Amino acid sequence: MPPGEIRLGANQYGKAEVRLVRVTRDTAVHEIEDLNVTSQLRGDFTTAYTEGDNASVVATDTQKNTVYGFAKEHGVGSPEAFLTTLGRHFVDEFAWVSGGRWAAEQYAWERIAVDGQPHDHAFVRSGREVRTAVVQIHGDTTHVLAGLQDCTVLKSTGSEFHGFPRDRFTTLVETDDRILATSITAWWRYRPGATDGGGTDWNDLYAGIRDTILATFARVHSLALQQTMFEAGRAVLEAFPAVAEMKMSCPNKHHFLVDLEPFGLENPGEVFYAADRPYGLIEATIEREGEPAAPEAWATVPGFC
Ligand SMILES: O=c1[nH]c(=O)c2[nH]c(=O)[nH]c2[nH]1
Repeated sequence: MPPGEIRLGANQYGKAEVRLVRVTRDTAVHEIEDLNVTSQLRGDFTTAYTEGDNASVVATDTQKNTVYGFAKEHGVGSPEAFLTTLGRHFVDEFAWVSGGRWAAEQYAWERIAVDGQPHDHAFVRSGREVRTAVVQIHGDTTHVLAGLQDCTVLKSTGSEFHGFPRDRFTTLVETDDRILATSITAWWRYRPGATDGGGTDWNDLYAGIRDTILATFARVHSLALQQTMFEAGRAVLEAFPAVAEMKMSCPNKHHFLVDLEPFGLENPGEVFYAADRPYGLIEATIEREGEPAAPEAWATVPGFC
């Protein structure tokens, strides 16, 4: 191709945000799984862009229907397993599909308690926290990323911040007792191969990793949000050998002590103003020495360093 000629670069396409609610009703005690699924294919689709030739374009409508068909035939089970089955289907069925990206958010529902008993088929959405997963297939390699977002946590003490450099623009007062609050977005990458074989209990892994992150937030006496985040990542990597690395993005949701002196009142850490912006934004990758990096696994997870 002569220099300067216009050509097609990287591309992917599919159906975004397929809202899927799967009810399992084998018994009177129903189960629900509530997901938002995105399917995107990569491969040899050049002529669709350059010539309008759709001979190889697996319609985005077909991709959406496959999500619903597979939910009926295979169930969901876990977002990681469902996305892997979906992705492998497209790669195995269509010779020109070499890979793609399959992503899901999962929303949690709890049973409503009636007279102290969990109801069989009535549910209440639990919290704003969202479970996330991305499966990326590149030929023979399958990368599984999992995570959570909008997981808002707060500790009312056990957090300090001091020892930072001061210049003429520094007004922040050092503190040995403050509120630490954040909304955790975390992604972790499972080691390729560590979770193969179909026997992986993705739901157990997710629950264990989530618990570890939250317990670390609670347990660690924080000297900075940075330190708390690193300790959460360290705890996950130490407890879960299947995890290759973890990325976190955490806004520091500042809570400022209100000055009550004009009203003749003391305020020993009791009344705060919860500011919504600006906020500190701390992002980090916590990784294992010697673990091969996988930049292609992260290529379509935006907003992380
Ligand atoms: O935990 C914190 N990390 C910072 O980097 C920072 N900067 C700041 O003003 N407050 C805080 N708190």
